[in-house]
Amino acid sequence: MNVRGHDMSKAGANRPTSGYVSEHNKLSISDLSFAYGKEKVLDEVSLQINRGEIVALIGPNGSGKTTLLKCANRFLRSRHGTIDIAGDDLRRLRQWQIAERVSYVPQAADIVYPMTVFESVMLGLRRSSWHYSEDDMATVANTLEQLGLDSMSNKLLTELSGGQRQKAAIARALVRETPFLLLDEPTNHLDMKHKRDTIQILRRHSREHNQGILIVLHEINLAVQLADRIALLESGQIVAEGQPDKVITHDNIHAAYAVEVNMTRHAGLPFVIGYRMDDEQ
Ligand SMILES: Nc1ncnc2c1ncn2[C@@H]1O[C@H](COP(=O)(O)OP(=O)(O)OP(=O)(O)O)[C@@H](O)[C@H]1O
Repeated sequence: MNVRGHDMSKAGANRPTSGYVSEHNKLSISDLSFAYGKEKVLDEVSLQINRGEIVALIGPNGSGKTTLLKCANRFLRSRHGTIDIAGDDLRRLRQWQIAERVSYVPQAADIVYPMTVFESVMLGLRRSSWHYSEDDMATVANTLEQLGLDSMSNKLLTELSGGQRQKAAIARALVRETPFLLLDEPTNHLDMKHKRDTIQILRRHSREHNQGILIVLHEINLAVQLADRIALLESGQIVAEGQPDKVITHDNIHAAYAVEVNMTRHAGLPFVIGYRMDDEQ
């Protein structure tokens, strides 16, 4: 599959998806369980994200995807299981140390402040003073351009559409250049072109900055095109995990989502081409 000269079939071909990876180059979730009160939402989840690799997390509504991302960022604290980031137990790290290692783009960037797009992305740079170098300004301008936001850099966040706001949140996370990036449905407000552009930017960013990305997606085909590995979460458990071919099968989708789908293959990858309706033979 060719997307503007980028051969998606080779996606991840030169990425480290197996073999030895140093502790310092991975975010490792082991036997993680989490409950909201008595409602158990994550049940002994184990998942590893290596630097330079993109892992898509898919699964039905309410299966625990957002909760998993929030635990990986210590927004939520789990007492069962461990999360190691770049070789250190998350529980031993202070919040600023976590922020140096992980960026998080939440599902809905509903809380917006009356600052310009440019200013909001500058904040992502996390400088200790208000002094920004020319390189800083160029990084922000370049990231905004890549995301097609350059023409609105002086607009207030409050004046943006849902999709534009979503892209501003992605830009803010990208300029931080942390080793790991957690994204919760970052493309759900984006049109087709901006989805395509965003996945290309994420791929490039992951490769150029050796960044490990864990991304929650509802669109299975987008996950197939973007990710080196896919993890399928169902009722708080990872029921399938691996390269798209291994995870995106008719049976796995039927078991997790309770829908029959039609599938095809393109450029060596599995794609869902539609749902089977109840009255279809
Ligand atoms: N703050 C909360 N308090 C209590 N229960 C919660 C809270 N947040 C989420 N839940 C419950 O935890 C379960 C998992 O929610 P979560 O948001 O992690 O799922 P998800 O897979 O991200 O869902 P979606 O695809 O709909 O975004 C759901 O049953 C939800 O109702």
